[in-house]
Amino acid sequence: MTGGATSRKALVRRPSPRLADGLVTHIDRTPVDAALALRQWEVYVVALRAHGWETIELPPLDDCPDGVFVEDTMVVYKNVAVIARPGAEPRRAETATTEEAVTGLGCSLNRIREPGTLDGGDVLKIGDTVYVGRGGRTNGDGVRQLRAALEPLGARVVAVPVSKVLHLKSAVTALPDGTVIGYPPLVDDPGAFDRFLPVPEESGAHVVLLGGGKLLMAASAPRTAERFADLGYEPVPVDISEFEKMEGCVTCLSVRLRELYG
Ligand SMILES: NC(=O)NCCC[C@H](N)C(=O)O
Repeated sequence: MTGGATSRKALVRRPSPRLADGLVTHIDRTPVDAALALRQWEVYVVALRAHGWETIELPPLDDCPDGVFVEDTMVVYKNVAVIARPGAEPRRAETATTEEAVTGLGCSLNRIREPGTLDGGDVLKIGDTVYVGRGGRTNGDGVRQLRAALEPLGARVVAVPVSKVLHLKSAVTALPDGTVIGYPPLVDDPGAFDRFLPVPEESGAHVVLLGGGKLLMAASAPRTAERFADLGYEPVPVDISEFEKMEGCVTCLSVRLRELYG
């Protein structure tokens, strides 16, 4: 181990052929094209690689329709991976392979335990501030356990309400300068964040920070992409229509690991 080197690894999992059987909560179910989903996922993975991320593919879970939304299975802060306990019972089978993978990468492990529930999609890290959405998938005990796991490492864990969308990061993510972005009709409390910038499209609220000011975003938010370009960022659009039909967004298709020591 040579301490100090920052790695850029991203965990991904290819979509199940049964993607269409996944959960939908806040939107109407519409037909999903599993073959198109696979092609969109491949383009997403290529975009990560093209911007300097080493992608690590977790074992496929064809019997877990929502397994592609790998972000929900863990939270990584510094060198610690907190294995989630998904709020939706059918998704709990997804965490075992995630745990194996992060153990192999040298992370220290912690986990959310019963009666706590927590989905990784409810956790937004901005520097050492960790916002956690208390909503449909993450309960108060999950918040308490996350706080107990991360505060000794230097994090400030801030619980915020989530009632209008599936996960906190379905409502808000953050630009590289820490400004929280969100589509106002879907954000419970914009005042919970130090700086909040409204965006004009729902999926415009979701960005993956690729580094160097590049923002991986859904192609379905062109007006927001223009605004971000106007702020000096470089949007990298990907079409994820089939995942959006299952309430997914760009963030939930990968877990980015930035602070592992290799
Ligand atoms: N972090 C995320 O936004 N994950 C999306 C999960 C979608 C999946 N259909 C679910 O309901 O769990």
